[in-house]
Parts: sequence; C-alpha cells; structure tokens
Amino acid sequence: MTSLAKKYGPLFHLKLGEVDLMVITSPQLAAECMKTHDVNFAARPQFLSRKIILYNSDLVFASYGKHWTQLRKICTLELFSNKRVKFLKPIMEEGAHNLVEKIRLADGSPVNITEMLFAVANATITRAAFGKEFAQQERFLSTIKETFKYLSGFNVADLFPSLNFLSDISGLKTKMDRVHRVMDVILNEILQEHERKNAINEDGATDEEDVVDILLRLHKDGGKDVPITMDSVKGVILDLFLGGTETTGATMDWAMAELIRHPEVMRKAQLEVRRVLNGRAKINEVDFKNLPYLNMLIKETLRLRTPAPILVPRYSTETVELGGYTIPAGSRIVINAWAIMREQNGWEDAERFLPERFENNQVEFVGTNYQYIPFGGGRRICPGISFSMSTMENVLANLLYHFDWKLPGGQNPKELEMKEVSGLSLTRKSDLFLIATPHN
Ligand code: HEM
Repeated sequence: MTSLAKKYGPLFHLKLGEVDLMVITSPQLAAECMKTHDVNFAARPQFLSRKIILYNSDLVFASYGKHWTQLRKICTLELFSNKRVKFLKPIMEEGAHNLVEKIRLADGSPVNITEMLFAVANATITRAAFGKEFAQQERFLSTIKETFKYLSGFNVADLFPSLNFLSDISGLKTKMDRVHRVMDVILNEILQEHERKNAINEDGATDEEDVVDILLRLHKDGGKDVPITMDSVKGVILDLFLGGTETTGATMDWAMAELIRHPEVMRKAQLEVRRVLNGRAKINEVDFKNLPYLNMLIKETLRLRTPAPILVPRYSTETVELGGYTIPAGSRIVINAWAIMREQNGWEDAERFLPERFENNQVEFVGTNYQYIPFGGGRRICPGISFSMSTMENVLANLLYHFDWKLPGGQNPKELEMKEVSGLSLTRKSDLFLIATPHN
C-alpha cells in the first residue's frame, strides 16, 4: 500500500474482490476521515468472521450505532477508566515481577524474549478479565489463538460478501463454526463459574470485580437503552484479547529489538531507571512520572514499529468528498498509519529510531495530531491506551532496571534481523533471543 501511494497519491482506490477499498496515506486526509467526517467514517465493515466468531455483538467491529455507543461507554467508564487502570496496576506489577524471575532462572542462557513478552501481555489481560487463575486457562488461550486467525477481514468470505457459497465450498465457514463452538463452551463455563461465585458473595459492585464480573453485573441490570446480552458479554471479553494482547506484546518486543540495535538508547534508558530507583528493589507507581525517556522510547517504538499498521478498517455510511474525490457510501477505508508515521515530510530522519524526537514534541496519543496515530483517532480511538501504556512501562522498566542485555553468540546488533510479518498485528518475523545479565 505504501508503494502504491508513492505512485498514485495519498488517496487511491483498490478493488479487492467485490470490495471497494479506499486507502488513505496522508495526515491531512486521516484528519478529514477521523475528525471532519468522523461520524460518517465511524462505522466498521461487517465481516462474516465477526458474525460467527465475535457473536455479531462485540465492540471492535461493531457498526456505528446504539449498540456500539453502549459498549463503548462501558469500556470508557467501567473497564478502562483511570480508577480501574489504577486498580489493575498490581496485576501489571505482578506480571513484570514474574517475568523478571523467569529470566533470572535462565541463568545467562539465551531467553526467547519475544515469547515471554507476548506471554506477559496475555497474562495481564487474562488476570484483568477473569481474575485469578481459572480452570480453563490453557484451553482458552490456545483456542483464542486459533479463533483470531479468521479475523483479518481479507479472506474470501469478506472480499466476496454476496457470494455466500464461497465460504461454504472453501470450508471456511465450517472451520469458523467449529472453533466458535469450542470457544463458546469455554466461555460458558467461565461465565457460570463467575455467576456461582457472585451468588455466594452477593454484595453488589466492589473494587475487586474483574471484567467478567462487571459485564455480568451490567447484563443483570439490563442496560439503559440497549440490553447487554450474554452475546455482548462474550463479544467484549474476546475483544480485550483481540485488541490488547498482540498489540501490546509486539510493541514491547519491537522496543527490545530497537534497544539492542541502539546501545546508546538502551544505556540512557537504563541510567534513567537506575538513577530514579537508586537501589530500591521495586518500581513504584510514582516512579513512572520520573521516567520521561522510557515514555519517549515507547512512543518512538509505536511510531516506527506500529503494531496496528492500517489501524482497524472503517466504513463509509454516506457518500462524501475527501481530498477532492468522491467516496461512495459503502466503501471500506483503511488508513495506512505505518506510512504516515514514516513520512519524510512530517518526520525528520523518519526511518531512524530516535526517542529524543519526542523531547520537545509533546505529541500525545489522543488523536489531535494526525501525523502520529498508533491508536487511531476520533470516536473509534483505542480505549485501551492507558492500560497498554501502563503494562508496557511496567514491563520495560523492569527489564531495563534488573538486567543488562546482549545478543547470543557475539552477534552484531546492527545486523539483527528486523523483518516484519503482518497478521492481526505487525510482529517480528523471527523471535528475538537475548542473554540477560542481572544488574545489582
Ligand atoms: C500497543 C497497544 C495497542 C495499540 C497500538 C492499539 C491500537 C488500536 C487501534 C489502531 C484501534 C482502532 C482505532 C480506530 O479505528 O481509529 C484500536 C481499537 C481498539 N482497541 Fe486498541 N490498541 C492497543 C491496546 C489495546 C488494549 C490493551 C485494549 C484492551 C484491553 C484495546 C482495546 C481496543 C478496543 C476495544 C478497540 C475498539 C474501539 C472501537 O472500535 O470503538 N487496545 N486499538
């Protein structure tokens, strides 16, 4: 898409199967889409995979309307409010602590840091969603991996929506139905367990609630305009894993790879965290305010190695003018954030990993600067920003504080493989193995 934009400009039309796909590759047009015409582009295309796998009732792929508004409100006010993220901090700290202990046990042998960082992102969401360990954990996590394979929106059923038989003869629908049935059994067991537990401790909302408890309470309350169905409860649970695990895991993984390739950045970040902690064993919540360089290096990773390179597709509800072109109602829109955040016009030395660029550039995530859009923008902007930032800060600060890092076998950091592979998120093609030496 980036190459096509160089040839055809910042807005071009692709015909993929039956689908009209409009590709946006400039901050100006991204702003028109997510700010000026935000309501028109606030819908999402409807995929068969969503209908089957996400109960046709989740938030990430919900069409724009009452159902989305209600689920979004729940996300903002209940699941990811500042109070809630604060309550979840011990869970993040525990995840980071367990990771440090696991790395210590490796005792100088190479560790697969990619696998470990994805595992910690998964464990954090799992704990936030379901509370303490649960019987179905292993089955749930392996099934969810299988489930998300079908959600790219670029499979035959989603590109030829009117030709239903294609998903039948290709076997796609059968496969999706099968994995959905397995997931549904697991989710039902989890929900029943929570209902049983809540029936015993029937004392209303408490700070101890996990995401499932909150959703079940809202389901019981009935919802104001639109009822919170059990399908919505299940859809939102899956959304947290869909939106939150690979993205967060991939960003931390890319950050470690960039730090290895840039020893001067690694050193500066380590000095910062070691100075602030000054020998203390544990990082406290207040410490993060004093770690601006850590924050800058995460921002830079989200710019150069953005895990959601084309955000999440939008859908045009009405025909509108964009950049002098007519975008017909019913078009699918993708915003090539990967290219926008590497544009030479907007970013000096754009291909270089340089956290210092954010020193005097107070660009924030909240979608006001369309040059920098790792979390999207407008009313569909990611609601998990502070949750994921806290998780990443916690984990990376601990890795930088407790260990010195190098590549195994005397590999030259400058030659580290940085190939990308795009699935639900943009991840490293090959896992990153590192040697950790404890720092006292
Ligand atoms: C580095 C981490 C993350 C990145 C880069 C990221 C990125 C994104 C992007 C680009 C979108 C689409 C925004 C748009 O259409 O304009 C999105 C939506 C969403 N994200 Fe995230 N995300 C991250 C972490 C999380 C986490 C931790 C959660 C929850 C646990 C989460 C939950 C969601 C949900 C529910 C949506 C759908 C919002 C809607 O459609 O209204 N994300 N995210």
